[in-house]
Amino acid sequence: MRPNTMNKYGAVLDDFGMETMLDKLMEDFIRPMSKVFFPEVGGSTLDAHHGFVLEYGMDRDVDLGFHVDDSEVTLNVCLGKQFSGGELFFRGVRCEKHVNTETQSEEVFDYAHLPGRAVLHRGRHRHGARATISGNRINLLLWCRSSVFRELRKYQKDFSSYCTECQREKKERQRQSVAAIKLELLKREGETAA
Ligand SMILES: O=C(O)CCC(=O)C(=O)O
Ligand SMILES: [Fe+2]
Repeated sequence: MRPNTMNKYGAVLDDFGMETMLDKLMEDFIRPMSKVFFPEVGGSTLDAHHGFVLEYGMDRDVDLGFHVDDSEVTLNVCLGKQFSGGELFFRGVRCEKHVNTETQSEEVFDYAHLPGRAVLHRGRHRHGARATISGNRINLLLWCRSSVFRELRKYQKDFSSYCTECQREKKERQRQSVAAIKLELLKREGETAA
């Protein structure tokens, strides 16, 4: 089975009897951290996962296109070995409706993964991986999900707690209504003075 819909080279770890170990990793390590850092995307209620390894290189998958994960929180561990290239690029957190909207300059974040290091990010944080230029890059991914968050999301209309485009739109609406109130007050003042 392919590890995800985007990569060809890799393996699903749950198929190799690692499900219990990964459950423990999520419960003892990822959930407590996500509770603190990502409470707005169900970080404290993570209860399912999809774990896999990926392998990049000239004779493997070369790069990975811009995407969001089917997860609330993703753990990405660089297992090595020796490689150049393969940097991760992040471009802002988005809800489903805004997933294809423009990136703001402050959202540009590039990260060069090092063997033995791990990155924990929201699944809705748009990202991709640049081409691995030489060697082989091997990564462990754990997509962590929250069934409570997914159920609540069906009834939610405002995603400004995590989507930066929703936040921008909300601020713009507030700015416009303040401007409209100011104009109205100025008009009234003018009428009273006349
Ligand atoms: O290649 C990487 O490090 C990123 C992998 C990734 O984003 C994913 O599998 O969802
Ligand atoms: Fe991803």
